[in-house]
Amino acid sequence: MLSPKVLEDPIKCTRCGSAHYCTHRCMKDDKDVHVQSGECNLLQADSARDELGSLLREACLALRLLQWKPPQPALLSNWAKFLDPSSRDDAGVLLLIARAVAEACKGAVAEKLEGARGLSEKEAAEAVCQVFTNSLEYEPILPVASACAGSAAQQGEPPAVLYQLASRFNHSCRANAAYHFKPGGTIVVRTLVDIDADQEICISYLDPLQPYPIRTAQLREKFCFTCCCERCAAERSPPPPAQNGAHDDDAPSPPAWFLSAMAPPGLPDEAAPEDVGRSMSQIRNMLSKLMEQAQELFVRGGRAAEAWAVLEAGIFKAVAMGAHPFHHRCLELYSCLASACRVCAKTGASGAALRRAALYGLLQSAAAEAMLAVGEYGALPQAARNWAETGALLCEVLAAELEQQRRSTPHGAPANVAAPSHVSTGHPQNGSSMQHAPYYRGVSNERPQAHIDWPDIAPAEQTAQGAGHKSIPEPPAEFALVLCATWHALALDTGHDCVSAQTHAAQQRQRPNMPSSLQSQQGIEHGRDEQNAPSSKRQKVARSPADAKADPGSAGTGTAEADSDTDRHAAAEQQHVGPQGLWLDFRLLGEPAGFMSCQAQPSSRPDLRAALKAELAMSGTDEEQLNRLEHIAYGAAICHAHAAGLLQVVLGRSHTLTQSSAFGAFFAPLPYKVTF
Ligand SMILES: C[S@@+](CC[C@H](N)C(=O)[O-])C[C@H]1O[C@@H](n2cnc3c(N)ncnc32)[C@H](O)[C@@H]1O
Repeated sequence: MLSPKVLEDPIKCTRCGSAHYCTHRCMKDDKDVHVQSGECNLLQADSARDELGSLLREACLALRLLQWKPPQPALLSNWAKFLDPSSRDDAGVLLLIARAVAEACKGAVAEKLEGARGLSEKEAAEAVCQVFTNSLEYEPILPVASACAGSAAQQGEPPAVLYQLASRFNHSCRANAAYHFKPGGTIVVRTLVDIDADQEICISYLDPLQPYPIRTAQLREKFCFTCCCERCAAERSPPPPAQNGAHDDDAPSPPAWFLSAMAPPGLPDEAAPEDVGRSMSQIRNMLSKLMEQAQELFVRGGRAAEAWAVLEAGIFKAVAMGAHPFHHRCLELYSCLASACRVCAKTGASGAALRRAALYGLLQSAAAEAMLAVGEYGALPQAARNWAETGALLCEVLAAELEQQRRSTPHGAPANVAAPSHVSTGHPQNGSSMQHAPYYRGVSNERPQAHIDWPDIAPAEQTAQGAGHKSIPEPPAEFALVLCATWHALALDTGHDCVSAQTHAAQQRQRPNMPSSLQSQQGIEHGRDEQNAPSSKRQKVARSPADAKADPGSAGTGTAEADSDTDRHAAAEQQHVGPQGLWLDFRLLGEPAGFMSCQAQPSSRPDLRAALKAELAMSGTDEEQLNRLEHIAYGAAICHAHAAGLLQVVLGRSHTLTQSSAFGAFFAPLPYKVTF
């Protein structure tokens, strides 16, 4: 992804107008390679543009590769495989690129450009295959202050990059190293675990959350090889039958307790494997069709609101039929849904859109977390990215809620109320997808109003998109369970029991293998450590109206009837008050006190409250609204903290994934900072 500066205001090559640079200096440094390689000519040729489209990127990279100085040991090209028309439909396309590359070189020779050299089509084809075999997409995992497009990157397309050394790392689906890009495009490769002398260091070329068949297909299609890593070897041989028979042949294996909690509701526990298989393949087909619809509606058609409605209804149905919420196709759909919801929110649909986007972000994060929980440390970079994006989405939810509160007050926001000194709002300095998230950073006494990009939220009924979403069905209870599982996973390492949960699913389908913290037959359970739990853990449990509505079976009206904190707590315990976790749209209200305890920074809670109160000064916010905001803010802070902890491992500041690396982020210098 290009930095905002490059995207918004690129400096363009004066000859071709297509190569974008961040600075004039950068353009000057690149001029020789850009021109002498023939790239500048290629980018001026309309015919090449028409013929190659987005593949111009690869053609340019091949031209640059041919200019590498000093000449490097040849990169692997896999050209015989790539150009085999009997096994690859796109072999002809590669030849087309090769021809364009050869033509561009010829043009450079004709112009007598220094360093230009003619090239046969075969040589050009080999260079093109080297690009496909060895290039990476420049997608910074970290916020970057500035990044140079470096060359002829097309706007909107992530540049492809080749490195003399880093391009030689082999792939593993259980990678023991991860890479990230620094501003300007420097690549940094870090180990994720201790590595023995002579042990091979591998990175991952793909999303490790995908199941074996999908990974295999992607590697074959994109890189032309069959992976021989240990994880693929293990997953290639048939796995032992799942305890209850309910396993999907192309899904990663989640822990047994999770599977048993998620068994398709329509199937008896002792269902025959054929029945399970049939049911699963129906679900798979259904999810595939939904993905096609997503592509059509949202990716190609840009119809975000329709995509939201169709996909959400479809995915709820699939989950109700027994689809595992972490099914890889579900994950793809969450990603699409999160984007669609975010677009709806930006274009004026209700605030529910943003909350939904955050929910889908959470589900994706939960999936990555589940992979870590079963020891797939290769999922670390993906988990870090997911949590960071989820935290950013929650910041947007919070910003939207705050703004809505302000607008709904008779006087609007009071002009003379200053934010507390440790709170400021502004953009993170980055070029990632977080660029629109309002940020709270402890850096300034000033609120940089000009930089605030509050989402423009209008009441649902005022907008076309919103109108279509008046009756979004309640998500299935399994979703809430997944989120509770997420929080559980987050707290696993802490030595404190996490606040536990009660959901309809947990209530209705108790499974013997479920961990006690998720069984929660008695509603809120406090763990073995209760005596020592911090007092915040005994604070009142607030219930949202949505909670009360959605969970009428749970006795009483929760906090409304309790007089004091102690009474409320006792009442909550007795009355099986609903699920804990993050309060988003539906029955996910919670008291993240368990997480607070592991951050060991008790003062930040009152700080957060005070900060929110100051933000909302005089806006007539009642205690319950404040609770709601606080929970969202907490969610964002926890997600950011978690992401920052994971990133510490990815970035090599911490060696292994421990409690302190996962949660110590509140203390450590962060690559970005969220302080409430
Ligand atoms: C970027 S190159 C890696 C460096 C390459 N091995 C070399 O010697 O230059 C990627 C190519 O290495 C091979 N490769 C990498 N990881 C592999 C794996 N896990 N299993 C099989 N082949 C792999 C494939 O041919 C792939 O297209």
